[in-house]
Amino acid sequence: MRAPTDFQKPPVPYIKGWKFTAQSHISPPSTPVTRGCCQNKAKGRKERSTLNPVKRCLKHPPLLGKTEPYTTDLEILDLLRVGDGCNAQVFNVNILGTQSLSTGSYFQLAVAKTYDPLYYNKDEGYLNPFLCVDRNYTHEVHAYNLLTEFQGDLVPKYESSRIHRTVRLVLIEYIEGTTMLQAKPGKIPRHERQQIMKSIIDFETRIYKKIDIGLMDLSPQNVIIRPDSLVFIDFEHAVFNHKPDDPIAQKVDILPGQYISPLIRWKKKNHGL
Ligand SMILES: Nc1ncnc2c1ncn2[C@@H]1O[C@H](COP(=O)(O)OP(=O)(O)OP(=O)(O)O)[C@@H](O)[C@H]1O
Repeated sequence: MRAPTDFQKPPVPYIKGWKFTAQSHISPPSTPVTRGCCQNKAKGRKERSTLNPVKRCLKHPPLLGKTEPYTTDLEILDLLRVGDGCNAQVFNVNILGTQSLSTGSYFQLAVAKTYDPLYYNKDEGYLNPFLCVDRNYTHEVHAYNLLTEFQGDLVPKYESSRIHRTVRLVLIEYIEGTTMLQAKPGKIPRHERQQIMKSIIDFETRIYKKIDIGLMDLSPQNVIIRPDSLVFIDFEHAVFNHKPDDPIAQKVDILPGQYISPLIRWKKKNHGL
C-alpha cells in the first residue's frame, strides 16, 4: 500500500488567463445531512492509498442533476482562493459569451466557485472528498435559490449553476470589500463594530425564521464588509428546514425544528465571530 502523498496529481488548472466553457446545470436536491455523512469509511481510506486520485475522480462522478445545452465561455481573471487542499477553487471570471435561452441579465464579471474533488483533501482523508463536494455544491445552490429576495443586497446575486467537464461550479456576483477576517477591528469605531454584530445576528435570525436556513458556517471569512453594508457568502454548509436530517442530531439542542429567540441561541453558541 502506498501513502496517498505518493500519487502525483496534475497541477491545479485554475490559473489566470485560462479560458473554458461551462454548461448550464440543474443541481439535484440538497443532500441529507446526517451524522458522519461526509466521512471516509474504511473502503474510502483504502482506496485513497491504492488508487491514483484522477482515477478515483473518474470512479466517483458527482451527483447527476440535469445538464442543459446552454454554454458560457469564461476566462479566469484573478484567483481568490485556489490550490491543492482548498475546499473549493474560487476565482474571478470574465463572462466572454453565453449561448442561453434565458432572458435573465448576466453580469460581465463573476465569482466562480468550483467544487473540484481532485484538489479537495481536507483533514487528510478523514472526509470523503466526493461526498463533501456533492454536499457543498447542492447546499450552496439550494441556499441561493431560497435566498432570492436577499440577492444583490445581503447576499451576492446568483447567476447560475454550471458544469465544466465533470466538475460543478456556481457563478455569483463579485462583491468588492474586505472580509471581516481581514478587517482590523482596532480601526473600526466601537459603535460600528456593534452595528456589524447586530446586522449579522439580524440576518442569521431572519433567514432562520423566515426561510428555514440554518447557517452552520457563519464566520468572519464569510462576511464581506462594504462601506455601508455587509454581504454574506458561502452557504455550502447551510442546513434546511430548521434541522439536520439525522434523527440523533435532531435530539441535540442546536436545531430543534422550531423558532428560538436569537438572545437564547447566540448566548450559548460559538459562531466563531
Ligand atoms: N462573491 C464574492 N465576492 C468577493 N469575494 C468572494 C466572493 N465569494 C468568495 N470570495 C472570496 O473567496 C474566499 C473563499 O470563498 P468561499 O468562502 O465561498 O469558499 P470556501 O471554499 O467555502 O471557503 P472556506 O474554506 O473558508 O469555507 C472568501 O473568503 C472571499 O475572500
